[in-house]
Amino acid sequence: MSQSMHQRRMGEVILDLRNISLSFGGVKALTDISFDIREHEIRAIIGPNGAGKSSMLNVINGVYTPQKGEILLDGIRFSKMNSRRAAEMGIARTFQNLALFKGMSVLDNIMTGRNLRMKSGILAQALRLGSAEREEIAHREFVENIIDFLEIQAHRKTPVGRLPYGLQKRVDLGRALAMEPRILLLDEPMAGMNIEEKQDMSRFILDVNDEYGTTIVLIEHDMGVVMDISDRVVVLDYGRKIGDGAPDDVRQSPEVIRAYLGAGGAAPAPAEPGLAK
Ligand SMILES: Nc1ncnc2c1ncn2[C@@H]1O[C@H](COP(=O)(O)OP(=O)(O)OP(=O)(O)O)[C@@H](O)[C@H]1O
Repeated sequence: MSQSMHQRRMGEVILDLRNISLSFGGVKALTDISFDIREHEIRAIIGPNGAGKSSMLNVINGVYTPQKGEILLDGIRFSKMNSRRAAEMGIARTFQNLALFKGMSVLDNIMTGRNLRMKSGILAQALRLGSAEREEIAHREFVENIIDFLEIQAHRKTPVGRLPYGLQKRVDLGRALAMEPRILLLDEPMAGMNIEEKQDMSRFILDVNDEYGTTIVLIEHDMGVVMDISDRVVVLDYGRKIGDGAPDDVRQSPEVIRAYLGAGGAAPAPAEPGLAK
């Protein structure tokens, strides 16, 4: 799919972050940050180490409560979002350091993502009573579809701890998808991956976005990947927003280049042609 086709599908603002400030004691993690997220887009948050990216993600899904600012979801204002409410409103996330159950199978790990959607209680499920049983079957089918989609059928019964890291990250994505999120937050989905695994993960992110229409917000250090798959990019530096726009605009911004060079890292690299939408 071409970039322009993709952008035409981008919808209304669904999440609007206004003047968010967050500090931990004397440390200002975020200072007066405003940006929005549009339906169906892939929105990246980038910046040097310690810039505030993870803090921003944790504000969006209600783990941290900002001291200042507000969050509007579908135009409804929240001064604070808690994790449960965020999940109920369709915000799911994956984790930088995998939080999977290593001894449990791929299938069971992804099933844990369905918990919020299950109506019958644990007891009814354990006793496999009537509607609970039907519900369980429907959920399993849903999970099997995710397993097919992520091409991990061969590993469905394997304990997650025995899988290579790249596949574990894919299971983590599967668990988040099992929540049927409207907005999916990905915390460094490519961290620790080799090039091939990164290309696979990029494809899956683009496919989730295209096929399920899921809005995606991601933090990622690999600039080639970010520039390649994102519709719009927010750049943070020392807790402040220093850039916001299309990948090409952000890449050319002198302030962004300065922040990356100043941090001793490489400036945002050109996109890899092989991954273009
Ligand atoms: N729970 C916390 N308690 C105290 N300080 C924190 C906490 N979380 C983050 N910080 C501080 O807030 C600032 C922003 O950190 P944050 O982890 O959000 O940055 P980041 O851009 O995600 O960094 P990295 O790329 O290294 O993961 C840093 O100075 C960090 O030390």
